[in-house]
Amino acid sequence: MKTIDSLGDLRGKRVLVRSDFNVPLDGTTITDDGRIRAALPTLSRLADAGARVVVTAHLGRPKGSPDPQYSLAPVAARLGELLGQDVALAEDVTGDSARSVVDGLADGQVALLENVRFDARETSKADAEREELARELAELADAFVSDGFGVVHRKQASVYDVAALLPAAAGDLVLKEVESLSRATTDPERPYAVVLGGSKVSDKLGVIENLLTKADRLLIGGGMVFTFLAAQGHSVGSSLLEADQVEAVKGYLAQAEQNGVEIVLPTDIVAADSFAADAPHRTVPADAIPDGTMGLDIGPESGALFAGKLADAKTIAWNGPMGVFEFDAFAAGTRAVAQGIVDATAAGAFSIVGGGDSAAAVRALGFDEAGFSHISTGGGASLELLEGKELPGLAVLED
Ligand SMILES: Nc1ncnc2c1ncn2[C@@H]1O[C@H](COP(=O)(O)OP(=O)(O)O)[C@@H](O)[C@H]1O
Ligand SMILES: O=C(OP(=O)(O)O)[C@H](O)COP(=O)(O)O
Repeated sequence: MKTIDSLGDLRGKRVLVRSDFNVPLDGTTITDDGRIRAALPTLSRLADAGARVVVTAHLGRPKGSPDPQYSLAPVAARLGELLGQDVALAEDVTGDSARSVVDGLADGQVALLENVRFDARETSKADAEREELARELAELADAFVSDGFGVVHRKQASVYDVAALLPAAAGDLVLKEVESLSRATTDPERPYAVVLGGSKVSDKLGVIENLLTKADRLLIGGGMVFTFLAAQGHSVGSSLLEADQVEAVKGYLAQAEQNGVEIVLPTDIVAADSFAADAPHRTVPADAIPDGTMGLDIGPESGALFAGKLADAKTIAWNGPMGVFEFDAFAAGTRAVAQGIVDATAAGAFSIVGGGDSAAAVRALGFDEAGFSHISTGGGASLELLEGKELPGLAVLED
């Protein structure tokens, strides 16, 4: 991939950087700033080189128009603290405010454009719409650096289309991620175990088909579980369920058996009366989730089962918390899996934890990051790399 060095002397040049600042928020408080910290090497390097740095990023999944709860204002403030300079936030993506903020930049200064997903063209399926936004973004800059690893699997205007319009390069985070993950993509040491959880179920069920040709064991937890339990004919109460994926999951289960891949499902579930930190809850067998309750964590028996399935693994990839770890009552499954991975890593396994929330969970639960071989800022992106897909946001940066 092209590197920042290939862009030549950047003093006085406007450099558009795509970062992934999709951080967890509690109101306007950032609860984990890992993704902002991960962006600092590239941003500092560009600023130190005298570039005028214009950062574009998304936060959450707003519906294609401005929505204050998804404003990047908290990110601009935190980024400013970490960089040791004020970071101006444009009020729009490519409008008057963006142009005036960019025009006001001095060499070495960093500014942030408002949430790029406030513009519906960013995520449009229509090439012409995305390209139009990409042209507007490109007008704000002389070069483009792609450094939002967590979003390089998205064919979106600020990730994919803009790279064709400006001299473009991969940032240091993207290079580091691809290099670290390559150890699991090229000839992983076996047994190779993949742990999947989280809440982006429809996005991530799709990776399973390819993983069934790569991994030896698939451990399923988090919001993923219920589509599997439904595929086995069990009722899942009001748990997260992708009803239209149940047939596909039946196919995965059959394929796994054919390929000799072990799919490990939880045997017990912590079922709650509602989605709340203090919701009444109890541990139930996974095949007997009572109507009117929702599974918010894997149970203790499953935590031990999963840790056991990780103990002898030599390569481990984990994306997606095992439960709603943000609430103490539903964090035990995620803790058990994290501990299992730390123990396996100490015994010689190569381990990758990927995803904004998974990485945040590891830190929030007090684990030392050094206990894992690589903590990736991308969940979906790292999974798609591991399944062997070509990622649009990386393909456009190829030399
Ligand atoms: N059983 C569950 N029901 C609902 N949400 C869940 C469940 N298990 C995990 N989650 C949620 O999944 C979210 C993270 O999912 P995801 O975005 O897919 O992970 P990552 O950001 O690590 O890629 C967390 O906020 C967590 O609360
Ligand atoms: O949080 C992200 O991905 P992840 O949850 O898979 O780690 C990225 O910012 C991508 O966000 P998106 O899945 O809304 O495109």
